[in-house]
Amino acid sequence: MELHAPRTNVLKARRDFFDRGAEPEGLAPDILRSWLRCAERGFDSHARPRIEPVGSSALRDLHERNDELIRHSRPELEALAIEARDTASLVILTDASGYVLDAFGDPGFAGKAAGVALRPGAKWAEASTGTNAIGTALVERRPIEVRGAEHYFEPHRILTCAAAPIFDPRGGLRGALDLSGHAAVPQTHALRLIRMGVDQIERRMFADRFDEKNVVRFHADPALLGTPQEGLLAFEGARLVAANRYALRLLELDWNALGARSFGDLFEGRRGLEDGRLLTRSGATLYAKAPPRPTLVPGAEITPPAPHKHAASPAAPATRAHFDAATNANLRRAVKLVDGDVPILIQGETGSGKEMFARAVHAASSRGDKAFVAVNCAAIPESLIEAELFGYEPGAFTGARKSGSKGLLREAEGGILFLDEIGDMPLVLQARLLRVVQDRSVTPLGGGRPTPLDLRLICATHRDLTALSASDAFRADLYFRLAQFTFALPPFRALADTAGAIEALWRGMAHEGRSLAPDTIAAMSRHAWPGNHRELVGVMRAMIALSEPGETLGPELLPTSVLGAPGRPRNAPDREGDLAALTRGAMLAAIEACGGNVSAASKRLGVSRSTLYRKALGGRG
Ligand SMILES: Nc1ncnc2c1ncn2[C@@H]1O[C@H](COP(=O)(O)OP(=O)(O)OP(=O)(O)O)[C@@H](O)[C@H]1O
Repeated sequence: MELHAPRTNVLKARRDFFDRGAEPEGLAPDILRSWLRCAERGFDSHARPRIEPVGSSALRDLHERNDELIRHSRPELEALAIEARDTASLVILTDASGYVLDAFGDPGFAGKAAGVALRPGAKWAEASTGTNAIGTALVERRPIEVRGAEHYFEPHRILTCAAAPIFDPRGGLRGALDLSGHAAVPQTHALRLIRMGVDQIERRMFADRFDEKNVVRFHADPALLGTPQEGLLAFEGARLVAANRYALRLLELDWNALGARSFGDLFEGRRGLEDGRLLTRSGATLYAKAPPRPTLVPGAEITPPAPHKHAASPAAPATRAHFDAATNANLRRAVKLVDGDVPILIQGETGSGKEMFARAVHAASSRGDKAFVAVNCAAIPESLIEAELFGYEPGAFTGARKSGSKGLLREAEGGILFLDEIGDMPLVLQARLLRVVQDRSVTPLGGGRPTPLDLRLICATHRDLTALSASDAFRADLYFRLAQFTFALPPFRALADTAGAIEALWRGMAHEGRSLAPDTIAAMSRHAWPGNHRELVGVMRAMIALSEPGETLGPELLPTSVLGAPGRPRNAPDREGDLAALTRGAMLAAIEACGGNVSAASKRLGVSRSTLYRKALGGRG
């Protein structure tokens, strides 16, 4: 949960921000980000925004469209209405665009609140109503409290509000629950009550959508099984299709995992289900409640290759994999080869989707319900690769874990090992890997008996391995072992129909009704995308973060590097601009990774907060 530090002097922060154009010190980062977005929209903080509730027939439509949400929220609205009456406040349910669907509570406050249009049919999106708990929680996709003068518009200073977004089990944003009261009345537990309410609503949606026999319930603390804090996962066959936020947190996953992971990727066998324990692939023990009938997970048929079904991360909207026709045909061949135990090599520029391709092969292969272990050979320090890959016996070397380590090769037992950046594998280890591939067994460091291995191998590289092996930087014998069949993924700019690919990628993202204007698509398809799909998806995510659900996104939202100098030919990238876009992408990613905490992100990146505001969020710091 985002717990705000004690509020600093917000009035001083307002003076700094609105009168002096300076970065206000100590303001909660989510409030500051929201003020920056509002300022970017040209909002005048002294204005009274016009909030006209929709008419009764439009409100009826809204109710019909959000019937499932309203139904599941009813018990919470009723319970919180009692709390609201006692604390002179209102409990409010909105849809994902910020339209108030229902409001209950203190009639006295309701009268005043009506003066600021906190009533059914009014829209409290940040894009129209400035910083406010409902709209800002929907944009930030996390719980938030907005007190008094933290509201962007002066007339809203009479309010103190706490709101949390509501996600369905597929990661789709469905609405927000909010408790709003008078700023003069302390609302000490509002955010906690709201979060508890949202837990219950999300739990009810989960129970309603998924048959209990396909659901795994778990927690690290057995006492929390059966409570709203337990992790919930639902599987279709072996494929993970739904989760709650607690499950994602316990397994250190995000919504991208839906559709992309199988039971076997997450847990060891099905052993745990019998004795009430689950062993995660990272070695943690969780306490689980087995589904009533064992129809669930491993061994079930997996159909290719629809990962990321309704994926939408609170922090970062996810993408569904999209391959052009030629790559799709290659995907089908790759599945056959891997199933036939023929190692394949995937080549392609950085960001062209080599890992996405490998994961799709895994999901569609006969090992789709077994582990997919991805190892980035370039990311592991050279001194550690050997131990990481091959494992070690207890006490094999100084600093080794007492219990020894199984090693990543054995982690992939029964499944698929994906060796990314294989061109960066040090020569000495190439010899060991060759032995493993030939002997189909692995001997851990520090002795021990060789253990037979049953795994399929997919390797990838952005380097020219043929040239490397010709220059002796890569062992030719290993090259021929690994690259029995090579697939070259095209760079994005070389696709036959870039506009079509852009539209397909966009359709695969959780964009909540946003659309790309034709000019935007045209500008995007003119760009050379040196970072390939990764860069493109990064730009799309930034555009989603900077806009509101339902908006049509014009080219002005594109980074200047993508808009490019007029007449710049395709395939002739503006390196400086591209670098700026990549920098901004990396900054946004760091902010996401730090849960939206700009200070933490600036520490992690080693740049000042003001640089981060300016470059990543378009602020004026
Ligand atoms: N075919 C695709 N469909 C949808 N998104 C894609 C696709 N390929 C890549 N992406 C996006 O780009 C990101 C990077 O993809 P991936 O890691 O597969 O690239 P890579 O070629 O392995 O990169 P590197 O060489 O840097 O490891 C993904 O997380 C995804 O967001």
